[in-house]
Amino acid sequence: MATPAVTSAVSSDNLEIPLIDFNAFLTGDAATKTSTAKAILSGFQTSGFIYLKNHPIPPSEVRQTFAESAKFFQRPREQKDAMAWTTPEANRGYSEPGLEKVADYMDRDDVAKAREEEGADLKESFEIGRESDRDYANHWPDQSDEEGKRFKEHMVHFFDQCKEVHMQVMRAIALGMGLEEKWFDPYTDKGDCTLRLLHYPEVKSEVFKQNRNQVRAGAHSDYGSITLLFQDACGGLQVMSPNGNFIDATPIADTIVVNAGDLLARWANDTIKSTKHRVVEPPRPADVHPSRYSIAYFCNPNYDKFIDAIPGTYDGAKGRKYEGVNSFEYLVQRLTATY
Ligand SMILES: O=C(O)CCC(=O)C(=O)O
Ligand SMILES: [Fe+2]
Repeated sequence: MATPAVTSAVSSDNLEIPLIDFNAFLTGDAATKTSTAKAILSGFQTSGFIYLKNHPIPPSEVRQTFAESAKFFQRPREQKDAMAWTTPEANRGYSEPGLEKVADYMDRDDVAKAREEEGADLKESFEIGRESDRDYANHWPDQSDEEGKRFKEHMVHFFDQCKEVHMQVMRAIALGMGLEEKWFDPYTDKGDCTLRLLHYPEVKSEVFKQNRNQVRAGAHSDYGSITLLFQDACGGLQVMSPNGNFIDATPIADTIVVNAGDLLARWANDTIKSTKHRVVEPPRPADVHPSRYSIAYFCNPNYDKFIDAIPGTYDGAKGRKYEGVNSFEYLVQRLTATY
């Protein structure tokens, strides 16, 4: 018998995260395509998270991105500081450990309070935006040396591959909702997204013992439409269950964890969930936990788009829970509260 397109990645405490064979959507016959699309949508409606296997980005590409990322973070601090993150509008560049506090707050005071309780996030990151954006330039390492050139070339290429996956996942959501498959294409074709390389430095297990609330990345939901997350084998990512407990989202090799963000939840009139998640001490006991790397590709609707309830997600004008909002303005407002 053929393996089913949908199995389970996480099933605990009422948190059900499906593991979906994305190839069944991309190349299956009409019936398989539709049933897989429905399973993808259903994952976003119930837990807000899915895992995709057999996705179109080759494992070797993902490995190379991790390798380039590790080399990048090994650069001396002054080189990284020369590429520093500047403004929420640009949202590009290097953030030193402790700078950003991802949290589910709209308000700066609340972010500051979380920073005191959970400790600063134990991570550094590097953000890359659409390279062809005429308003904002990416911050690249020195392009006169080979290593800097290779890094840029690879990241621009990887960005494009993620952009394709974004378009395809949104097509699955459209089909699952009973819309025309390409309904979201005019919202995804620009690729106004952010590729974020993340490094959680080696950390003593003591640190987590001294402060029971210490985390590697604080609880938050993502801001945009969907996030493609590539994680290494360390573990530590947790997703909030419907009962309000954090459950391990254990790494599965060669999969992408995809979660819905706040703007998609709003767009879908809350028929889709943007679920809180965080990164904590890895589950495997150790005196010193090694560095953890992850790669997040934050997908957004094209920045110039007006985001108003998706047809079919509400009954008449009364059922509409939110005002329409411009994609860029919404995202900048959320980023402004975090940094
Ligand atoms: O590093 C991870 O696994 C998660 C990162 C994350 O949730 C984020 O950057 O929004
Ligand atoms: Fe996140």
